[in-house]
Amino acid sequence: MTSSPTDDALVLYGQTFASRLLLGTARYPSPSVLEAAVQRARPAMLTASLRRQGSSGADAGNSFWELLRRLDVPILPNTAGCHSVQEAVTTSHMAREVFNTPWIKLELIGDDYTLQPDTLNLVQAAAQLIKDGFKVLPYCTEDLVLCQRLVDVGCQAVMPWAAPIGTGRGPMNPYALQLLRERLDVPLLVDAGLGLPSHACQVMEWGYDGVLLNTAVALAQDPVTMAGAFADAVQAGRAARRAGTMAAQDAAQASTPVLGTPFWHHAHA
Ligand SMILES: CC(=O)[C@@H](O)[C@H](O)COP(=O)(O)O
Repeated sequence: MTSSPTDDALVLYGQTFASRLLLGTARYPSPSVLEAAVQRARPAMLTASLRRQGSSGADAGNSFWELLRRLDVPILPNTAGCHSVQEAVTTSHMAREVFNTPWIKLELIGDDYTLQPDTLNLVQAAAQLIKDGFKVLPYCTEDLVLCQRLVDVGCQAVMPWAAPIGTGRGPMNPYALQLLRERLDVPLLVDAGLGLPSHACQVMEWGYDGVLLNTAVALAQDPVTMAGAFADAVQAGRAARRAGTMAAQDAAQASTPVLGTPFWHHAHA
C-alpha cells in the first residue's frame, strides 16, 4: 500500500499541513541561503522571534519580514528569550498583531545556560494564552506529567526537546520520549537539539508527528542540502512508522530462503 503525503497530513488545532518539518529562521549565513533552504525543505511552518530578529537594525528587520512574506510559509512566532509568564504573554499578544496569526511557539526559558524551559511556570503561561485564543505549541522537556498538564489546560500539541537548543546532540532521553508517545494522544513534535537527519528519522519512527529544528540546518556547511536531508529523513521516519517495524529478535534467523520455502507464510502456515 502506498500513500501520498496528503493522505497522511499533520493536523494541528484542526489545521492541515503538508509537511511534518518546522524550520527556524535564525543563524543562517545569509538571507539568500535561508530562502534557498526553505525552498528546498518546504516546511509546514517557519519560526520567527520578534525579539531576536527585530533587534539587528530597522533595515535588517524590514528585509527579514519581506523575505518571510515572499517565502509564503505560515509563520510560527516564537517567544524566544522570555523569562516570565507575563513577558511571554505580552510578547505573544504583540506577535499576534505583527504577524496576524493566532499561532505561538511558547518558549519560557528557566535557565540561561542550558536554555531549559521553565517547567514550573510553563503550564500557567500556556493556560493564559489558550484562554486568550492562541494556538499554543509549547516547547517543554520530555517530562510526562508536565506534558499531561499542558494538554489538560488545552494545548492540542506538545513539543518536548530532544536536547538543549543548539547542541545538536539528538535525543538525550529516548526512554522518556518513547514513553511520552505511548501515553499521550495529542500530536507530539520534537523541538530542539536535533543535529542529524537520523535523529529526526528516529523520533518519527517512534511515532512523533513532526520535528522543529534550526541550528542543524543553519550551521551545516551546506544548509540547503541539509534542509533537504532533514525533509527526506522526516518523511522516511514517518513512512517507517506507518509501515510497522519488525520486532527486534535476540537470536539470528536466516533471512535467505531455503529451497521450496520462499515466503514465510507458506513455510509456516
Ligand atoms: C527556532 C526555534 O524555535 C528554536 O528555539 C528551536 O528550539 C530549535 O532548536 P535547534 O536550534 O536546537 O534545532
